[in-house]
Amino acid sequence: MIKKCGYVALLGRPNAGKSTFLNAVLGTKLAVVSNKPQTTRNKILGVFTEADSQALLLDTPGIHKTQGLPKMNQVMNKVAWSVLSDADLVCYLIDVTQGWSNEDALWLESILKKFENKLLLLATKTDKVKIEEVEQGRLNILNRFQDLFEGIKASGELKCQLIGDQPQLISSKRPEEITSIRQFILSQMPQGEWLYGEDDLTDRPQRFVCAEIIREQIFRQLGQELPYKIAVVIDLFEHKNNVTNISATVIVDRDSQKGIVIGKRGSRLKSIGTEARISLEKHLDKKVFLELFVKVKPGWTENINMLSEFADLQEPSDSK
Ligand SMILES: Nc1nc2c(ncn2[C@@H]2O[C@H](COP(=O)(O)OP(=O)(O)OP(=O)(O)O)[C@@H](O)[C@H]2O)c(=O)[nH]1
Repeated sequence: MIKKCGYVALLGRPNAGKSTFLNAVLGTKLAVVSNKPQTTRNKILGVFTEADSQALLLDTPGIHKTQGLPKMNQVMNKVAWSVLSDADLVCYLIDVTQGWSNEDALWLESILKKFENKLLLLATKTDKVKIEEVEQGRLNILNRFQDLFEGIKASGELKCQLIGDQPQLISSKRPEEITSIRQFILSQMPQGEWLYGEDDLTDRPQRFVCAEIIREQIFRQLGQELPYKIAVVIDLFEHKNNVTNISATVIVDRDSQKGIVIGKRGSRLKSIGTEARISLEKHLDKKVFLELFVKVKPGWTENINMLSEFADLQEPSDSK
């Protein structure tokens, strides 16, 4: 049997729906999702294998302008861009409810000029708008994209190869659409030996995914600004007598944030812990005992060593 295997980078602005798309393609929850932008902090590899083909999907932090934001945001952007060097296919996601933006133009210009492989535009969240508005949204994105594409082509700087309908309309909430886009993605993979086993789901250790599940609850339960200053570190992870014992520390940037995370008489931390435990039990398919602690590490989002220690974020050397 001739095998196929390739990397698929999921890129787009924060909140475009990349993690939800990854989970839908894999048919299981791997990447964390919230309605706040920049939930994804690191690249996450999801492995999808079917018949002779393996697609290695890389979910990335949403690409965003980082002026005035902590060092962490610059590293997040670099991590997102770094996946281009490995990718055989880039899926660039645009939320159809938000439409095309100047930032999409900026990021896509870079991709069209630098990326020497296949590009597919996906217009996401089509279930959120009326049918007649979906077509309008598609045309708006298409027209703006074509202007950009033709301009770059005319200047002789085009490197990328477009595939499929541009943009392809999808909703991660509609399994039948995900099935057909998944088949399309698999069909675009180059010939090559599989890099992961048939049953592998990710390259990330179980501890990483569990820390992300706890962080997801923090993102969901706290207000607008605070979650960006928070990391989760797993201190203990052991299976004993059919129970998984997990002890984790929630890292915050300042004393005042510690109080917010803990809440009145511990109520917020208790609620985060309860929801996270339910989610962890579903993910691990085991009973979970979860303990959470909160620690202050001033300035961690600005410090490259602490970014690596608490968020497993390292600055890639070969990114722009
Ligand atoms: N109705 C609907 N909601 C969606 C769809 N895709 C994503 N969402 C929602 O959009 C929000 C953002 O989705 P994410 O998957 O976290 O977006 P992301 O691009 O990974 O975001 P970042 O982590 O900021 O990069 C969440 O509330 C999702 O539930 C979709 O196809 N339909």
